[in-house]
Amino acid sequence: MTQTLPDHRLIDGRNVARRILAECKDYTDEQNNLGRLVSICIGDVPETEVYVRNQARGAERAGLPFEQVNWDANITQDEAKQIIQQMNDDASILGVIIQRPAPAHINIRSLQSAVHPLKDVEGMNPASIGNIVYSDVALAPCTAAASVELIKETGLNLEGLEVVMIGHSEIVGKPAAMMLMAEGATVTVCHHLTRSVAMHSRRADVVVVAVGIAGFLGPDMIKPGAAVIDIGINQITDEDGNFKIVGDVQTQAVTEVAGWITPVPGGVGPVTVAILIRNAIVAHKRQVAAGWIS
Ligand SMILES: Nc1nc(=O)c2c([nH]1)NC[C@@H]1CN(c3ccc(C(=O)N[C@@H](CCC(=O)O)C(=O)O)cc3)C=[N+]21
Repeated sequence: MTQTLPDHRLIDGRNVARRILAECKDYTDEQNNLGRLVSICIGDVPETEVYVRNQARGAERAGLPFEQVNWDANITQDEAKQIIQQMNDDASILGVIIQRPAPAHINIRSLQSAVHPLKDVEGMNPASIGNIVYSDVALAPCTAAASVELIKETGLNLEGLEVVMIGHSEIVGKPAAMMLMAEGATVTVCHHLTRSVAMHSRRADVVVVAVGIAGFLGPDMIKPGAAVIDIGINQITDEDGNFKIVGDVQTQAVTEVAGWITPVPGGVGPVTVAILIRNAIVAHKRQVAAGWIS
């Protein structure tokens, strides 16, 4: 009989998420009358289904009230903004999440700016994003924060660590680069105009990939022993015609070279959700400190 050994190169995101949620539960156990987390979807957006379902599950495990709200795809910008403003003033609402993408006629950035910074549990308000530049990272974009959390999970000391961030999106690449700098890492950011991504990534102690291209990062693009954080969520059709979610990394091949690697699913996704819940706890503390709630 052959026995399979656990692969210690794989970083188990579900385990990290469990730990974060348990810490949140310790906090909520001490509170009474916690406001609820409101998660908004505008129109039918299949991309957000898994995310919202896992938000509900995470909130439950952390002992936070949760409400999913579905707005009609035809809601106007004005109506949407008005409801958000009412939510800002509603003491029974702890935090607000607006799922991306939204229908084309909705200006999602403007809506996210309308969420009060103290209720911005996704860290998407320009004020929250701007605070990251000042190394004030309490309410950071969840996926960016998740990548920092997973790098810490390797045990590597972030001070002076060479990190290459591939991708420079507003919600992942740019904030992640800022947060990694705040931790003392030397950060290189690559993007679609970078001449040779491999030239940069092969030098790195840690490679973080968020480009949205299935199998983008191959084994020849990393230094042996490097840590690889895979942020991609790409839907592909496998040989049998079934839908499958894969990351931006050729996981199997890269695992043979990497020192650590995050799988998809089971890597960044669950930690993203756990950070969202942790942000809600931070928001609660800040709302209490600001005298909004007692
Ligand atoms: N404003 C906004 N912020 C987002 O962060 C955002 C968004 N809109 N729209 C949709 C995408 C998608 N997304 C996911 C997060 C976690 C999982 C996740 O938990 N994935 C599990 C899947 C496990 C399962 O299948 O149940 C995993 O990777 O293991 C998936 C998808 C966040 N997004």
